[in-house]
Amino acid sequence: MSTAASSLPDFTGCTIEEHYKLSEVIGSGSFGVVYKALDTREASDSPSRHRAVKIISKAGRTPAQLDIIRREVALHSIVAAHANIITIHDAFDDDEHFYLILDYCPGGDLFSYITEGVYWGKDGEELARSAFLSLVDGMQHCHEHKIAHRDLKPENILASKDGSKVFLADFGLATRERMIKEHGSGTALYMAPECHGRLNGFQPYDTRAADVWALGIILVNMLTGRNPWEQASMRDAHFADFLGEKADFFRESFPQLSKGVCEVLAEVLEFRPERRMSLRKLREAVVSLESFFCNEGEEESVTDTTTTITTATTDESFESLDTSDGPPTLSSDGDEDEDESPLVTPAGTNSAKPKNMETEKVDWKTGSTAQLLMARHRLEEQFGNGFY
Ligand SMILES: Nc1ncnc2c1ncn2[C@@H]1O[C@H](COP(=O)(O)OP(=O)(O)OP(=O)(O)O)[C@@H](O)[C@H]1O
Repeated sequence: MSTAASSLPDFTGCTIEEHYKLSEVIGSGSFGVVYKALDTREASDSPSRHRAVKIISKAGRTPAQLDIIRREVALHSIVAAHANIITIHDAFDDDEHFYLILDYCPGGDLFSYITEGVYWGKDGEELARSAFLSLVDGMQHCHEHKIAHRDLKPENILASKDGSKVFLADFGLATRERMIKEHGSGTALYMAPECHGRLNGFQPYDTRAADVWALGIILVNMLTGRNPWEQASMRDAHFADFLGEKADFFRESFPQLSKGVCEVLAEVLEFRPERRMSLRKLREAVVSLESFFCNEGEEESVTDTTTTITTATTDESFESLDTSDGPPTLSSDGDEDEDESPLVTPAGTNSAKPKNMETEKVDWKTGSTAQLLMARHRLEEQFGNGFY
C-alpha cells in the first residue's frame, strides 16, 4: 500500500488559511500527511498556538471516496470533545485537498511508546494502567455516541508526553453502523475473527465488539511489545493455538504476564463477539487487577523472546499467510504487493498447524468453538477453500 506522502506536494513552510504555518512533517499514513503547525493568531506562549494539520489529497478519488473523508471529519467532530479523543478544531477543503486542524500531540503515537518499552515490566505498570484506561474511556465515549472506530491500533492513538494518557485519532474507517458487512477492512493484526469474514461465513458483524477485540490486542502490545498473532484466522498457526488453549495461551506465550491479566485477555479476545467482554467490564477489570505482571521468580519458563512489533498499515484486504517456515519477517515499506503485517512471534508457538488437528474427532453439535473451527479448517485443507 502506498503512503500519502508520496502523492502529496511538500507543504513545509506554507501557510494555510492565512494563519496555520506548517513547519515539518510529523507523520504520514495511507491517506494523509500530518504537519506540525503554528496558529499565528495565538500568543507565542499559548499552548493552543501548536497544531497538527492533516492534509488529504482529493486527486484520483471518486465522489464516494470523497464522501468517506467527509464522514471521517463528521464522525470525529461528534466525539472530539472528550478528553481522550484528539480535538479537531477546524476542517476545510479546496479543489485539491482536505485540511484537518487538530490538537498537536507532542508525545507522538502510542506505537513509539510501546517500542520504547515504557509500559513493560513492573516499572511501567501504573503508566500502562493509566494509558490503557484512558484508551477505554475514549472508546466508551465513541460507543456511547454510537460510533465505532474500526481501525484501532497504536499508530492511530496519540499519547501525552509522559505516556500516561492517550487520545484516539484517525477516524478514517469509523462508522455509526452497528452491524456491517465490510469484511477485511481495517488492519489485519487488530481485526477480530469475524471481521476477516471466513470464520463467520461472511455474515454482518458487530462493529463495536470488533473495537473491543482490537483493545485486547493493543493491551498485549503495550505490556509485551509483541503481537499474539498476525491475523485472527485459522491460517495463522498462533491464532489456532490460541483457540485450542485459551487462557493458557497467554500464560505460555507471555510468561511475564500475571494470571489475572491473561484471564482478562481471554475474555476480551473472546471468539464469539456476543460473549466478548464489555468495555465497562474491561475498565472495571483493569482497575481492579492487582498486577499486570508476575512477581519476580513467578514466571514460567520463557521459550522464546525474539518477537517485536512493527508499524501496521490499514489494509482493505490481506493475503493468506505462510507460517510453515516459522515466524515471517514482514516490513511496512509501502509496497502494495507485499503483506504489510508486522512481525509476530508468540513464544514457542511456531507450529505450522493447529494443535490436535490430525487426531481430534469432533461432535458438530456439542464440540467447542475451537474444535469446530479446527475441524472446518481440516476439511478446507482437504477439499479446498470453497468447502464451506
Ligand atoms: N494530532 C497529532 N499530533 C501529533 N502527531 C500526529 C497527530 N495526528 C497524527 N499524527 C502522526 O501522524 C501519523 C499519521 O496520522 P493518521 O493516522 O491520522 O494518518 P492516516 O493517513 O489516516 O493513517 P492510516 O494509514 O493509519 O489511515 C500518526 O501515526 C501520528 O504519528
